Amino acid sequence: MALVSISSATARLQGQVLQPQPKALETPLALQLVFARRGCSSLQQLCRNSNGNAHGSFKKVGRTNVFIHATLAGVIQQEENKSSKATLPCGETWSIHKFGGTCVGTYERIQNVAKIVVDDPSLRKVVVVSAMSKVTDMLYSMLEKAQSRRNDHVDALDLIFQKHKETATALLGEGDDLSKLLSNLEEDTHNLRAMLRAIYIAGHVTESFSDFVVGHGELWSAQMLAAAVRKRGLSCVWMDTREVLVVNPTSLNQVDPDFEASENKLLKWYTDHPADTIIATGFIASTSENVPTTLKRDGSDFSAAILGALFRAKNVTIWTDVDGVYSADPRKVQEAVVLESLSYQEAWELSYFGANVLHPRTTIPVMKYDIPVTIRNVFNISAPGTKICRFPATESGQNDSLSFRAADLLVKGFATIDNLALVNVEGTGMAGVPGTASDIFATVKEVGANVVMISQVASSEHSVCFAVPEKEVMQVANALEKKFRVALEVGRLSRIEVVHDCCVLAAVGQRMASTPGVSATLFGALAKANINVRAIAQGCSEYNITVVVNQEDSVRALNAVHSRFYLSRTSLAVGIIGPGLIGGTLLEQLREQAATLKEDFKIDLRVLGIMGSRSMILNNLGLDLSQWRQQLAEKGENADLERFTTHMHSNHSIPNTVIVDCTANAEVAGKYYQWLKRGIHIVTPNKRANSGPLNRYLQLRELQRQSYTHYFYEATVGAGLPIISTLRGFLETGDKIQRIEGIFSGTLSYIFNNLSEGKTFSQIVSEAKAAGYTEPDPRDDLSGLDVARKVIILARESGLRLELDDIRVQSLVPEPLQACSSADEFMEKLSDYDHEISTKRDEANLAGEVLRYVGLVDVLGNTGSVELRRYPSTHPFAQLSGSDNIISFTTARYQKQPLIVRGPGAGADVTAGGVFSDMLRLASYLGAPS
Ligand SMILES: NC(=O)C1=CN([C@@H]2O[C@H](COP(=O)(O)OP(=O)(O)OC[C@H]3O[C@@H](n4cnc5c(N)ncnc54)[C@H](O)[C@@H]3O)[C@@H](O)[C@H]2O)C=CC1
Ligand SMILES: N[C@@H](CC=O)C(=O)O
Ligand code: NA
Repeated sequence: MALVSISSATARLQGQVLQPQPKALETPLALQLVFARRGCSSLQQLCRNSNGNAHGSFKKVGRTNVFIHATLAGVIQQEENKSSKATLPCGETWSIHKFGGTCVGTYERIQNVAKIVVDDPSLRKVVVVSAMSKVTDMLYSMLEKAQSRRNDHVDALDLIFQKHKETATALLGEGDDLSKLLSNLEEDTHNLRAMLRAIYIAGHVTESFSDFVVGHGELWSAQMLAAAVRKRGLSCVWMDTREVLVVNPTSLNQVDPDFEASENKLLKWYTDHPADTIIATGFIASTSENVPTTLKRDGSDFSAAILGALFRAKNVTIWTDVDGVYSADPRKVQEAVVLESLSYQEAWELSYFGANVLHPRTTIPVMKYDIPVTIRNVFNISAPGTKICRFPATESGQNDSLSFRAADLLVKGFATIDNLALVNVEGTGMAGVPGTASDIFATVKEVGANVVMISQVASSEHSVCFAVPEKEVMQVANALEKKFRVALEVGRLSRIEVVHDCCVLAAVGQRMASTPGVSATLFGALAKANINVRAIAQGCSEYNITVVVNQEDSVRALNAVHSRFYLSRTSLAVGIIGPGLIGGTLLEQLREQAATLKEDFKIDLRVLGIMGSRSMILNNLGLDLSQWRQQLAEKGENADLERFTTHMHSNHSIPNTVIVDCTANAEVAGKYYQWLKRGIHIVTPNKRANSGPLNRYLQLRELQRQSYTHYFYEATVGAGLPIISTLRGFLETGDKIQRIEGIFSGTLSYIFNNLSEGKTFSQIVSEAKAAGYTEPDPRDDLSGLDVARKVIILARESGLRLELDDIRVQSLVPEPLQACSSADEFMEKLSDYDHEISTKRDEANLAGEVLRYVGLVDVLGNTGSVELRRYPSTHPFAQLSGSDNIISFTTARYQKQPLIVRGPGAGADVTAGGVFSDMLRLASYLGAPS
């Protein structure tokens, strides 16, 4: 089977297939010049167009070269004879500049342009200029008024006249140039007035009249710029390009340049106006019958490209108001960068997908001579701009015009086309039935809809899927239903489905589609951002990969792929709930580490929201982490969990979102399921979700395992100590857990480590609270509830199906204090019961033992418990200090000697550090370098 590929961008140009361009290194220079002069793009075409002696066949490859050279020698000779008569200085001495309307919008801007022209050190230059900004629109609107027989067309003309008169006067002050210019302006205006009067009377304007009138904007701006350049001391002439450029209309409201006729006219014009600096009008030209016309949309760029080809220029610079072509729309992707270079084909593709690059037809004339086009910013001339030229042609690593760095980048840019709908035509009857696809697209053409992309399941031919603008889709669907009514009735087609609210995302880059790994990375970046891909199309051209995603994901998808390819950076939008001790410390750690993470580890963490129990602050770009406390206090809005979630979810510029729950709150934990479902990742030290009702825990874990969304909670047990990850490691590697035993409470560890003769129980509880070890309500620690939660979390991780109530817990809260209404009241009254604990301690001491509050998960016995126990003073549990936790894992592999993890198990720094490290683990799962 043969693969037939028509370069989509080329085909789009004129609805016809062009021959491939001769490659620079394959075709001798003399031959290229012949191609160019004869308007040919291939040897075959040249032979067909040339005189009799160039006819021949190219069948035998071995002899072909000799034959072609022999038969074409005559042609080349003719060309050389012809060019020896030419008076146009050639040989790559010309630079072409093109300045758009905004570049010459005021007299100051025209002065700026004149300076750029004078400063260009090129030996010879042609400067193509558009009308002053808004002038072309004003001229069209004036015509419309005249045609509609509105008297105010006269005022409109006066306004345009006045604008140019004032600009010229401000620009030139006085002198012959100004007098000449004003006299031309007056004469033109006088003539226009007469023409408008005729249009007014007729109530109609023909296309050639209209083209003649609207071209005046360029005539005047070119004359003004020429005068401004002369005023700066550089001699120059201005060119009315209607005298030079000859174009023929095509069927698609476009025009094709007639290079041969234009070249002849140019040679004549240049004989009459020999000059090294020429200021030429953009946009306008003449037909072969000498009737004024325009080059239609993007006309001035096209003028510059055609003149570039006619002058065989060494370069063309398109001056505009942006620094160059961006890797993505900078309004949507904050980190979009200006591209150093693009191949002509890449520029075509990007412009098709809506990027503001050169229109494809503009590049055709310059491509023929390999003339590079640079897009530069007239308001920032220090920016080098983007160079559009031929892609490196050799396999050997030599490249002809792009830098290595640029060539190395397989994916150059990303763009989207928004507000599309997908049409999916499905049915087993489509398999092997020739013509179904052509019937479908003939029907689409009949309703005049614009097919943006097509994707066919080629192996089975069971479906054809294509995207059209949302506003055209119902018409398309109705027409298809009608056309395929019978096929649908008899079941040859099963359905015609419309998927609304889609957009197309294209990744553009030469050869990227044929490079292993590029598509995988693209789809991986989308999957990790939880973006569903609805359809895929990859052109044979290998210049782009196109995917269809939901419209609501458009900007997020753009950012996801852009950051993955362009910056190889993982960006995470972070929302923090509960900026108390742990949350606040985490924010501090994030602030200190953000720059290093970004620079050295390619991880960009942006805090877009902070919510406390009363107020919250939200931001789309990233909060200033040195100011958050003040902002929360002074500018915070009322806390609202729903709004907070929506804000985090609807952030479009950062592809991945994580909510970090630093509360001890059950209501917040109750939202995790919803968040995971919406693709929001979760990191938390809050034990509530995993120690709550068993079925909810199981649902949560199930959902998380099925999706690409992550849920990390290392800090729920042993704070920053690697407890959950150690346990996971056993399970994943096939070890069998038998028993987990240890001191899981930093608070209670601290209390019993410090319960010496000199200090009372209640004093030490207060110290633990002040040190940040306790739960927000210390009764949760003393009652054993906090340890019970950790026990249940570990039990469930180990596979036990237990509820919190199944854990036997020995509480240390004195019976009478269990009814206290607040934590403060509890702390106040606790000292009354100090003697109960000191008695127990003394009894243990007498026996050479210590008190330790321990938790136990007995996996084999399917139970869990929390109790106060006595251990010999030589036991490892007796050797702890501070808030140390110690956890011993007995497993099939660690049976004789359990694996022990020990270290501080509570406190702000270590806990926040544990949460932070979960966030980085998440970033790593999302693709950050490990
Ligand atoms: N302190 C420690 O050493 C460790 C704490 N943890 C856990 O970390 C979490 C936080 O503990 P701390 O920072 O010590 O407590 P904290 O009381 O200092 O901070 C909790 C914060 O959450 C806020 N909050 C409560 N309900 C909220 C709601 N519905 N919406 C928004 N904000 C709400 C509170 O206003 C407070 O600012 C708890 O779940 C705790 O179990 C885990 C391991 C160690
Ligand atoms: N209050 C807890 C904090 C960690 O989970 C403790 O004391 O261990
Ligand atoms: Na931990």
